[in-house]
Amino acid sequence: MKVIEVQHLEKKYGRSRGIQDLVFEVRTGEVYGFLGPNGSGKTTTIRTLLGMLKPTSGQASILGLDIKRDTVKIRQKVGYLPGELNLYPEMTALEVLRYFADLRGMKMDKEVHDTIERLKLDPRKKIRDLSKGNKQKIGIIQAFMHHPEVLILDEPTSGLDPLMQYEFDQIILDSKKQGKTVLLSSHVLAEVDKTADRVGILKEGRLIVESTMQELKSHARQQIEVEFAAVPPAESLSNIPGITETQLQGNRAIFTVSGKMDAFIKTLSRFEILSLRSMSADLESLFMEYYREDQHVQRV
Ligand SMILES: Nc1ncnc2c1ncn2[C@@H]1O[C@H](COP(=O)(O)OP(=O)(O)OP(=O)(O)O)[C@@H](O)[C@H]1O
Repeated sequence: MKVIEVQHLEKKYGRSRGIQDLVFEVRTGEVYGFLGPNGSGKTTTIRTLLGMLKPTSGQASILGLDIKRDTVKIRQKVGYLPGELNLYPEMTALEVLRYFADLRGMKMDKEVHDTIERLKLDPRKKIRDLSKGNKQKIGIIQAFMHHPEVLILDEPTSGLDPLMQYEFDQIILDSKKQGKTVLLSSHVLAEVDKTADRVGILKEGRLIVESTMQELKSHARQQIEVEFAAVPPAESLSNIPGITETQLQGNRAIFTVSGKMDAFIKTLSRFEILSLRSMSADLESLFMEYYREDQHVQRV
């Protein structure tokens, strides 16, 4: 089922573009990575979906509710983390969270306290004494607080350290297990790498690529270091489909693989191999290529 459905959505700020002809959907239980560089239109899309901005044209719905008509119901059902969170500086973290709970007519339950602990937030500290990352944790906790079916999170991990990014990923993966649907925006692919099922890449207000994470990774360049038992003849390692570069030094070689591994593995199987080490896929450079190139929507 389509939980978020966006049809030809457009938002103009006067004459300047915000988003143009945006079409995508997020299905039940899916984590959708909404990616794009600064100014590409992620926040505009999210704010339009939540009824904070009026679309210039097009339509969208969340859980079958119309974004223009049913804003109040949508806000009740969605957990939202804004890109910029304005909190009262003199309140403590706990007071702010209680305030969010009050707004929703609920008490802070055990799960909220567990998340406070999980994210290592000191609830007694005043907002004005909290770092950007710690303030961000409050935003994350309040978004999940009322156990929404749908989460729309605008740059949720900005300011979080790697340990907290890991905890955040676990929270998202737990939500996915519970069948929740998540739209997660980021300008860094690595931030959605562990959690997203699919990604959409925005550039200058338009969706230029939509892909499953798996498919995207299969396009990313990967480096594989191989140690052969004997020096292999260079010509037998040239022109292997999928290999874009080979650096051979003695009995060691570093292959840059792009796309399918099949031909490469079959070629290697003709040799005696002492060791093989795979270096992580260079997703970020793939992402940069998409940003740089002028492309029309690709759905892979
Ligand atoms: N209030 C506004 N008035 C005029 N133009 C705006 C306004 N808000 C955004 N824009 C423009 O709309 C485009 C999309 O901006 P948006 O903030 O949605 O991008 P973003 O992908 O969320 O970027 P960031 O990662 O920097 O938050 C940009 O060109 C921006 O300058």
